[in-house]
Amino acid sequence: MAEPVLKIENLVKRFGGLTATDHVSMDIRAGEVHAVIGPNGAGKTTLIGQLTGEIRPDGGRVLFDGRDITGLPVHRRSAIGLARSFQITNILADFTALENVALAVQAHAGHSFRFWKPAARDATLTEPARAVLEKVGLGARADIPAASLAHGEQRQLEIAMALATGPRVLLLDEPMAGMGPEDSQHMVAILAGLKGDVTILLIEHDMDAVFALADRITVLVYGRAIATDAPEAIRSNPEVRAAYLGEDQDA
Ligand SMILES: Nc1ncnc2c1ncn2[C@@H]1O[C@H](COP(=O)(O)OP(=O)(O)OP(=O)(O)O)[C@@H](O)[C@H]1O
Repeated sequence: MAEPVLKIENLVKRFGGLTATDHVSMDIRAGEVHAVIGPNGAGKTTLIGQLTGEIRPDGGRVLFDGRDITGLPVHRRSAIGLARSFQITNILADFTALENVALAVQAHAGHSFRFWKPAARDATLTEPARAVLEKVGLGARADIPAASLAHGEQRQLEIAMALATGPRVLLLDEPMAGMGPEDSQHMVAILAGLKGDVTILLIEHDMDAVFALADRITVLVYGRAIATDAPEAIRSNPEVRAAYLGEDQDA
């Protein structure tokens, strides 16, 4: 069995009297799409926040490639290859899709001396940026200002900006949120196309998307990981069905 690229050990996060992450342990294997599902308030966003470094755990550890990164700040995690998908709010509306991705490449490279040269004309930035836009299906939209992209395309651009940093692990917090069925299916196809290139930890309410993409699924309920297994096994797990899947999935 391959070594996990990301290992979560006994993670605990409390908000006052509420234990939002309750001794969660998970192994994310290199190359897999690992989904985390659970009802509203189960602690999915809190968990991802502890992986990106935005939320500091009260206990437990996060290991990336065997290295303890529990205390590492956000930017250092992204520098070592753990990237969170950008949110639409990070997109610069007046800049083209290509410029946005080129700036993400530049920010990751961290060479401030490049600032004198516009990112959009620097081939060392635009070439990788174009390649990433192709990967997410935005190759033909590279020169369109971000503000003029459709909502679904802006979500594709978020993924492109995260991929621009060349991550080994991509953390995706509800990439299908607010999408209609057509855009969701398109996003599933894009994420399926990334399989093998990058390890993906996916938090998503859209169960069709989760079951189409995930190699393994962890189910969180009240902060606890009650099961981690292959999709078929999760679907038929009685505890999971009782806690979650059997219920009306309104989200
Ligand atoms: N900063 C905070 N302060 C206090 N309580 C919080 C805070 N952040 C989250 N919580 C609580 O922790 C629990 C887990 O919340 P979290 O947002 O992680 O769940 P979730 O599974 O992502 O939910 P959803 O599916 O609705 O996004 C909830 O009860 C929430 O109210």
